[in-house]
Amino acid sequence: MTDAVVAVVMGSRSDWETMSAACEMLDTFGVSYTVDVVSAHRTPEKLFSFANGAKDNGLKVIIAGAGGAAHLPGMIAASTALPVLGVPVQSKALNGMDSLLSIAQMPKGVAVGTLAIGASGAANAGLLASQIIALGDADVAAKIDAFRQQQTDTVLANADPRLPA
Ligand SMILES: Nc1c(C(=O)O)ncn1[C@@H]1O[C@H](COP(=O)(O)O)[C@@H](O)[C@H]1O
Repeated sequence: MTDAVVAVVMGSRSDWETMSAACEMLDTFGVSYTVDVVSAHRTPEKLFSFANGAKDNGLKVIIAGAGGAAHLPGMIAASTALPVLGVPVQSKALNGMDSLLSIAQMPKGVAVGTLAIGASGAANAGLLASQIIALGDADVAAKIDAFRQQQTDTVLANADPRLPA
């Protein structure tokens, strides 16, 4: 059992450059999380023990990032009823289209919420996970409201692109 309510997992250490954007977003909203490398392909037993125990360990949302033949998010979703947010990491060979399609095209009956390819998808996974946590956490909800308001204010205050922002 940990205090963390979100797990951020990824198929390889090489995904950290992308997946750190999810952690930055969780930090922004004060959401507690764990970080780990877990691979359906390379560490299948670790994957099943992580996913099978996730709910009992106090987790509420899992963010899973992987590139290429990205089976990690789907295999986690197959092993737990917790919501799984999948982040397609941008692969070198196919620019992340392989990651995107292998995460998004789940068969009916096992759901993965798929985000955009790369760091913006990872950041939005952190944001979406925080929004899910905010359903039962007023402090996180208030921080998300403030974030959105500040984002809107910044755009409105800098609406003339000819002027310096
Ligand atoms: N897609 C998966 C899985 C999986 O889905 O189980 N395990 C590792 N990988 C991915 O392989 C890519 C290359 O990994 P390396 O850089 O370690 O060779 C990474 O983007 C990782 O997510």
